Amino acid sequence: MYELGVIGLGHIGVPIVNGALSGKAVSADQVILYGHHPERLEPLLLVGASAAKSEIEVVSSCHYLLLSVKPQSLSELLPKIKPFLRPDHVIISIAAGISARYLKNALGEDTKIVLAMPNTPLQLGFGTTALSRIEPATQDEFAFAMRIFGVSGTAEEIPAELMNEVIALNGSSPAFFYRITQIFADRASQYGFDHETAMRLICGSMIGAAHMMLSSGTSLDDLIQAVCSKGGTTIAGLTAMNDAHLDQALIAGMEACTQRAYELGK
Ligand SMILES: NC(=O)C1=CN([C@@H]2O[C@H](COP(=O)(O)OP(=O)(O)OC[C@H]3O[C@@H](n4cnc5c(N)ncnc54)[C@H](O)[C@@H]3O)[C@@H](O)[C@H]2O)C=CC1
Ligand SMILES: O=C(O)[C@@H]1CCC=N1
Repeated sequence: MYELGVIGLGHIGVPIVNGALSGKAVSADQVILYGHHPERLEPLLLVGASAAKSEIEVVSSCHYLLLSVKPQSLSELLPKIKPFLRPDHVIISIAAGISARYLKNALGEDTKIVLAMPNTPLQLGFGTTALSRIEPATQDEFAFAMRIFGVSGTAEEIPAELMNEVIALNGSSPAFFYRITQIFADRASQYGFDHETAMRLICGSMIGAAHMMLSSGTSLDDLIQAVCSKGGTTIAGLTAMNDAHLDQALIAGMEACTQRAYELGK
């Protein structure tokens, strides 16, 4: 019996397993994998994980089952695995929009579930994952799931009712931040900066600002004020951004992200 089984090894599945192995949340000989692209499994097999020949083989031989397929693939996958589930299985689902209710309707009322929303920076050890324990999964089982993600960054427990809303905060937000950076970097190259220099300056400022927000003990308002010299450049920039409805653009993005999660879960 393997401790962790994984079905679906794509953009996020592979880094989750990589991180869990290098962070020693689970040992490679305790991991069994099934994906549609065998070449993606190769590096994981080289360090000692096992490959299954089918979804059923994974389910039949693991305790924790990480489902990292697209939400749209679950309607086909869940009925396939249901007959092979045991009462001790713990399903860890990272599918955006897929609620515990959806999973219990498909797999049975007593299914132990952990919902998780990770993000891709976990591939560099800087992930942030939001998790929620669903009864009857136990605290120990939840702690195992927290470790799987937590060794690749940080892991936060959140209420299950906020799993869709959290996607805009951590799951999708790396792409939002990449897009904002892209806008800054494109303008910087028009000013004449080479791309690498601009990226170091912009990203370094983002990292610094993030540290200030998390660790300085200063409120967001006060941090903003400390940068805004009276009559200076920052207030001119912020005023123009506000006049261009920055808040509306970002809130519309968050709302559309959340709305899509609810649609995926129908
Ligand atoms: N990409 C991201 O940043 C994040 C993704 N997620 C969630 O993670 C899940 C996976 O997303 P991605 O990795 O981006 O998608 P992806 O499309 O890169 O990977 C999914 C993989 O699952 C495979 N697959 C589908 N059905 C399968 C089956 N029956 N057996 C074995 N393999 C199967 C596909 O061939 C594909 O390789 C989604 O549910 C998504 O909502 C959550 C947080 C962040
Ligand atoms: O775009 C998506 O649907 C997934 C969920 C969060 C990040 N990627």
